[in-house]
Amino acid sequence: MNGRNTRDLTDRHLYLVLTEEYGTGRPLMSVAEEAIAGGVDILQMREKSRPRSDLLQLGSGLAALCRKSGVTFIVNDDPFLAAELDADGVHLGQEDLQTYSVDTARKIIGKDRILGLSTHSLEQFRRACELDADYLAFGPIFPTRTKDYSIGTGDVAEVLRIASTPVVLIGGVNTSNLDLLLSEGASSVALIRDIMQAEDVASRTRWYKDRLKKGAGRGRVKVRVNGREESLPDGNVTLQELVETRGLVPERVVVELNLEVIPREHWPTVSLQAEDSVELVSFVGGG
Ligand SMILES: Cc1ncc(COP(=O)(O)OP(=O)(O)O)c(N)n1
Ligand SMILES: Cc1ncsc1CCOP(=O)(O)O
Ligand SMILES: [Mg+2]
Repeated sequence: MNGRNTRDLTDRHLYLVLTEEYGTGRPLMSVAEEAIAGGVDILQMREKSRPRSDLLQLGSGLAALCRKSGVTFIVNDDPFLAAELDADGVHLGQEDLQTYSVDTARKIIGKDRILGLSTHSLEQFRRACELDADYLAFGPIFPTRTKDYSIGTGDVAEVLRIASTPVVLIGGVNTSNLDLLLSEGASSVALIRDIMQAEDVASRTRWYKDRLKKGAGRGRVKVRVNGREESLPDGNVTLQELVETRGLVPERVVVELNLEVIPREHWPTVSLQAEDSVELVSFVGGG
């Protein structure tokens, strides 16, 4: 129990969810070392199909590495494993809660360890605020290959407003959409691929760390989307991001900006400005 990180995650903003399956074939320990060199704050071991003996071996290596580096170490899904590894905490999703209620998980990990929960809607988030959790993850915000749906950024500002614990945004976060989250007021994100698949994990991690430190505070502009006035971050939202954050399938959408149809190949480079009017016309696939 010596030297465990505290349950207070207020100053921990960058969270890497280590999942070997989504990496580039490098051992997780090496990825973890590089992420730590780049300044990651929290590491999670999320290995779904390894035998327990492997998890114990990998987990004790990661736990020791994190401990000596002052990085918070979280185990996914299994509070018993978290306790056995003397990890800093456990992360449970909505399905995991059917196996371990928050109260049960808390009894297993004890009062000094972190308990993090996944939430996927504003309603679920509201309910989770009543539970004994140390942080709440909200997502998947953007499309991600890990989950078969995404919820967009529409509720992020409200979630951050009502939160009583740190909030970690997860799902499809990348270097192009991070500013969008920051401008909604986000201060913490969790990622798998955009760090694990980076050619240089330490530099990519450092990029996120610096950007998170600079933080929110950009201005917002009013634009009309399908006739409805919305407030979006100034100069940060591209047409590509707008389409993705609405959960639309790009191949089935026509985008009109100020009455002009914008070809799909230009969406990533066209940013919305004040007073812009966008029409997103979605077609249902035919057979
Ligand atoms: C930080 C963080 N947020 C969300 C999750 C997802 O947990 P869950 O919904 O249980 O899905 P799996 O990761 O277990 O497939 C997470 N692991 N970490
Ligand atoms: C585990 C998890 N839970 C919600 S989204 C997600 C995956 C995040 O991975 P990526 O950053 O690669 O989209
Ligand atoms: Mg889970």
